[in-house]
Amino acid sequence: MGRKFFVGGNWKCNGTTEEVKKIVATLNDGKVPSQDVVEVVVSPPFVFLPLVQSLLRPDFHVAAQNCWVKKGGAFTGEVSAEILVNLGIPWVVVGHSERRALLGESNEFVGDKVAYALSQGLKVIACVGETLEQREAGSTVDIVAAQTRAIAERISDWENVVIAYEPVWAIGTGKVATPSQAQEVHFELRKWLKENVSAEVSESTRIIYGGSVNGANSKELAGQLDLDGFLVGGASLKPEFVDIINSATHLHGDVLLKKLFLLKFEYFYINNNYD
Ligand SMILES: O=C(CO)COP(=O)(O)O
Repeated sequence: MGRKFFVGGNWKCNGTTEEVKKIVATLNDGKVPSQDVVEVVVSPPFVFLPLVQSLLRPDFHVAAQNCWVKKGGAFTGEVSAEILVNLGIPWVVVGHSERRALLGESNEFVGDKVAYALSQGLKVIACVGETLEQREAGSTVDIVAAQTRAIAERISDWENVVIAYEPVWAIGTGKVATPSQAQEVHFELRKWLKENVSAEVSESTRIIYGGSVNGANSKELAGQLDLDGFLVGGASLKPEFVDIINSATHLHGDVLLKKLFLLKFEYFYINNNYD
């Protein structure tokens, strides 16, 4: 079973009504592959969700950027999963590094939030990623594994989860991870899922990359075997988001070529051994 390419646009805390309308109009005019090939989700600030939802083309969907960790009630300033479901919002981003760093969201808190959002029927984009210090200390894999473990300990069904690997040092810095840096962590995350959850979840869960993705670097990144899409910040507010969505088709050609090459290699290997 293939993992459908996924492109998310995280608009963060940006936009006016006029700007939002303009971005949506650009997306609506964009020529992109069908939703059988690529799943596109945009995530405006809460207050713009209904507007975006009403204007956005039907093959693209919306995500909230956060939700409350448990059932709603007396939590001033929060938006609960129930409210999002009531509004027909299908997706929510959980555990973004900006919230982890600026609002002190711990691995456990993020894990609880993922579990609660799923229990209410939301689909979740769960973010993980290391800081520069952690990378330089050689603990990247341990950090993303601990962040993933806090989720894995709290959920049993991964069908509605997309993992976004977003190295903190690459977010908003223009310093994109190289394709091999990204592939290495995506591979390790998939391996972790295989060893700690199941082979099936490892095979079927989409792991997308975020951090300074743009129209110029998305094609090469999309060609990495364990990279199933993107979570885009700054460039998702610009027309080049359409180019990023279109890198989904590049992936197919690239992976196909790799597979053909491997088949050819096996063929010659076997023939040489049996000749
Ligand atoms: O944080 C991000 C997406 O969630 C990435 O942001 P940038 O694409 O602006 O680096």
